[in-house]
Amino acid sequence: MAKANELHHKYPLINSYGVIGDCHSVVLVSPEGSVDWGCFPDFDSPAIFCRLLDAERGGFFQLAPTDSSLVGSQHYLHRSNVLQTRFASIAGEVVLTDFMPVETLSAWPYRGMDNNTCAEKDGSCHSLVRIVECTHGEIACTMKLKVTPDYAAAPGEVSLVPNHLGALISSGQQHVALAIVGAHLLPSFAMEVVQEPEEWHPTIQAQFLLSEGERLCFVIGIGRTAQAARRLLEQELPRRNFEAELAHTLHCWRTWLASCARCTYMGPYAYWVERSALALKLMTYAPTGAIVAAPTTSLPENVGGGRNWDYRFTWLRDATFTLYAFNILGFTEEAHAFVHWLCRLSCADGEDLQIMYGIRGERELTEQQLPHLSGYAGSSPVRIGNGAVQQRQMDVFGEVLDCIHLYRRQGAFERYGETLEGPLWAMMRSLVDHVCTHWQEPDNGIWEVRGGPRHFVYSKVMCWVALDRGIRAAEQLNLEADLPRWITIRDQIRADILTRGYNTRVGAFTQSYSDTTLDAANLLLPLVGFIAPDDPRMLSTVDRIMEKLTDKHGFVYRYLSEDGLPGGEGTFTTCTFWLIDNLAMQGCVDEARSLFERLLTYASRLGLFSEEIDAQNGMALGNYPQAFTHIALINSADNLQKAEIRRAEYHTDPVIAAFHQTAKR
Ligand SMILES: OC[C@H]1O[C@H](O[C@H]2O[C@H](CO)[C@@H](O)[C@H](O)[C@H]2O)[C@H](O)[C@@H](O)[C@@H]1O
Repeated sequence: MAKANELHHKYPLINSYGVIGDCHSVVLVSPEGSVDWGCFPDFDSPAIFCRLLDAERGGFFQLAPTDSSLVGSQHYLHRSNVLQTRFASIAGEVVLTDFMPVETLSAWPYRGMDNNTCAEKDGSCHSLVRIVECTHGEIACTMKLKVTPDYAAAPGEVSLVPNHLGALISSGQQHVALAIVGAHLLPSFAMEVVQEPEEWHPTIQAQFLLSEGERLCFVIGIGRTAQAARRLLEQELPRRNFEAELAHTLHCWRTWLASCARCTYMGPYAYWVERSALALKLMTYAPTGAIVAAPTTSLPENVGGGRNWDYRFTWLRDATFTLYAFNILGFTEEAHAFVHWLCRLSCADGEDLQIMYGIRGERELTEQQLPHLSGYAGSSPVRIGNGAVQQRQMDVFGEVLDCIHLYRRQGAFERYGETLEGPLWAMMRSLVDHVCTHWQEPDNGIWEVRGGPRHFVYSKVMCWVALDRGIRAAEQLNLEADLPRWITIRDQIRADILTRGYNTRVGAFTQSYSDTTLDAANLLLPLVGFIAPDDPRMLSTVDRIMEKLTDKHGFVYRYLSEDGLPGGEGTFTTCTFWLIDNLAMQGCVDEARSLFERLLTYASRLGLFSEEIDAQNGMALGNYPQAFTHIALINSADNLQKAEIRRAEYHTDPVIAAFHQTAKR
């Protein structure tokens, strides 16, 4: 127990981190001013900062008062992903401003899949900027930088550049420049390289005293070669105006937020919705339009356990769900970019479609373990790549077709002067045809279980969605399709699910056919239009889930059945939001709102969520921040608002009230 406590002490809580990014990658910043996770220049580049996954060996970049008892408090600058950490004591106050500069937040949909972030010919690009400023008094500060290339597997060679200009850290593949702007003006500034005997990587340490009004700017840049990093440090970075870049970056985030076409969400949770939208935008990959499920790997679903996965890829499911959320808020550019990404995937037909891809459309995402990293609070193995890429998950067909359906309904084709006819319709048709041929086969399901294929109910429902959306497009746009066959199969699937997917003894739609276990994925059935929210079968499914699949707070587990993996996990926050949606759609608005507000108290101070919540101690679990959760938050805020409006109409409009009374009878 003592050992476990000691271990936990070395690892900040997962959701204590602030997150900043530039739509190419992100870094996680602790309230102690330490960047403990960072992959450069892209989400899927090898991490150079990974103290989050190994407190001893992993790299970090800390800027904070030398007195380590001063813990910072973090907030985002208004309507942005620019983070400030404030350290205050009787002696004074320093404010650390962290951001990754962006030139634009408009998606770039027409670039090739082989594109990456390297803007310059020599591969130098993208930076992390940290400005530390004393706002009053006087405070001694320390900077510690330990760069650990290739997830701390490669050694790094450090050299300091004279006149406190900065430092260079080079390894085989990754070359890092640290530029320090303003150090020559501070007489107290001193920098050295410290090599502890038991450490593999040296640490660069700088000490300086900041008085009121003084500031220093530290910038990390990446080059593809050592020469590129040197050029960055000696020529490019010193010439840049980081104050102006901060102002521009703030402007970009705020303009992006203001750009949503309809901004339909005006309810009481606007702050949460806005933060979720900003978090989702951080997960988009500007060069190709891809969207990652989360920007981290191996944050555990159970501290000390082995359910640790790499989420820095594009799942068709997670990405299309992200677009639903953006659609609710009226953002369309991201959908435009993603639909183009989809069209550029090298996929001949449905057989060829994978459930997930790399951010540039890569098909190979081989799962490997990194045994040299001990994992977050001892949660090993640390994994990179993801074996789920090989799985068959039939729901993705429904999700992709529903995404294109929504895109069409949004008027996006007209807005961008495009049409569904042609290659996109050919792809949709081949996906629908694939579902027609394969819907009766078992798969691994939405949760990517590793216990072998089954007839998952949610997968069958999404096969129904695939056909339904295909039929609607063909009928409404008069497109070429084998409509009689599609309609017959759609109705066959529905009948099959209602007969074999609903267990009358249990009183619920179950996880799979001939099964008695519950699955929170079935909360999506009314949300995708498969069944009415007040259908008795759905009402009883929701009741069973509330009785048997929740913890003491009413938060929902995905399932509690065997899944082929050892160990357990926390409640799955997305599923709790889906329960809120169901309650709201059933008209149980007060219950839905109270669950929603209880769940919000488990967000980080910055309004961010990871994937799961530990049922025992309320700690955040899993990768962070997770797109799935923020998507679901936006949907639930919207569903609650709609439910409130319906209820108000019901109470104030006698005609509607009379209609509801008649319908109930
Ligand atoms: O539960 C085991 C599986 O966990 C991960 O999958 C989960 O994350 C995906 C990305 O957000 C999501 O699409 C999926 O629905 C979740 O179950 C992991 O990626 C899998 O490899 C693992 O088998």
